[in-house]
Amino acid sequence: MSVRSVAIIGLGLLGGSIGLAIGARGLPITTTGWDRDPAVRARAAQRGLVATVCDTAEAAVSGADLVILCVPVGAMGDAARAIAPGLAPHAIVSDVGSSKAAVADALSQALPDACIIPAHPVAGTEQSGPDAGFATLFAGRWCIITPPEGCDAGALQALSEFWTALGSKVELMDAGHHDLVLAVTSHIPHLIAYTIVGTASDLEDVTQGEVIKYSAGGFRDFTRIAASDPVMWRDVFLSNKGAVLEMLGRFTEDLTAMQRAIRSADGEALFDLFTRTRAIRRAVIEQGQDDGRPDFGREHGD
Ligand SMILES: NC(=O)c1ccc[n+]([C@@H]2O[C@H](COP(=O)([O-])OP(=O)(O)OC[C@H]3O[C@@H](n4cnc5c(N)ncnc54)[C@H](O)[C@@H]3O)[C@@H](O)[C@H]2O)c1
Ligand SMILES: O=C(O)C(=O)C[C@]1(C(=O)O)C=C[C@@H](O)C=C1
Repeated sequence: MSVRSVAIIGLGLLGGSIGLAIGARGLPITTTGWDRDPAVRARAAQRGLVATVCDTAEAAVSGADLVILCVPVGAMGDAARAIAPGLAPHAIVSDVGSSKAAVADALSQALPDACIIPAHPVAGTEQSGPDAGFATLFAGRWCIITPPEGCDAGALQALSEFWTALGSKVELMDAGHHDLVLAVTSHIPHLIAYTIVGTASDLEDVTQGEVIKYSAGGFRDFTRIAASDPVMWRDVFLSNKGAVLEMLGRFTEDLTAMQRAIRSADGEALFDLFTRTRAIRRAVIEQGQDDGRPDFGREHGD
């Protein structure tokens, strides 16, 4: 089976980028879309994010081979219930949510008879909404698919081929493992950025505006991440609570060790850690996961 029609539910950064990527790559796939916000639907139609913006979820998914839910993870259940009446019996239902175990549960509860294959394109920016999407978002980026046990092999193959056609590198993973890995590589970095920017802003009274005024490279990079969508990230932390708390415990221990090294003037411990982390940065760049530009993505949000 190959995907010939895609319905995109949620026409923000991720949904818009999928629609634009299909169009820009000239794939033989028709696109429909729906968003619960009428203003987003109007803007999506203006920008041509999908070929047809529908007035209802039911109309958008009618006859579609693949339905991709591109809504905040806390809204996946609602979105799945909204598409239920129009879903074709052969349709694959997937998503792009940043956490996977909780989304898999929500989708299977809402659509017990559907072929559900959750996925997570590990690609994004701090921008959100219908103006944020761009066609090259997924090029060269990982898309992690978390097939449930007993998942239809043909449907999995079709979904993998779809993401490969958008330029992604596809990896299959167990949902629980995904959530642990992403807690470390994405969720906790965001939590740290939100926290440090919040702390600095709480200190504004003490520093009388100097935090913003003298904001140097390091803090500036944190502010980009901390500008990410509040609804999306609230939902990520609530839905991936277990893995985030587990990894946060480990992080807190390591932070305490750094605190101790500074207090006891243990320069060797500091130097050793900073040398190890510098090598990790180099490996990340060599593997093409970062183009070295701290503001990557900003120019795409036109
Ligand atoms: N932003 C990123 O960097 C990024 C990267 C990878 C995955 N994700 C995941 O992708 C999903 C979407 O994120 P985004 O950045 O595109 O968000 P976004 O805010 O840009 O777009 C989400 C859209 O969903 C709509 N929506 C909300 N609830 C809905 C519902 N019940 N039914 C229909 N539409 C609804 C909103 O109106 C909005 O237009 C999230 O689950 C997020 O975790 C985000
Ligand atoms: O580059 C960014 O701004 C992102 O935050 C993208 C990012 C990430 O942490 O890497 C954010 C959430 C996702 O689910 C996937 C990608």
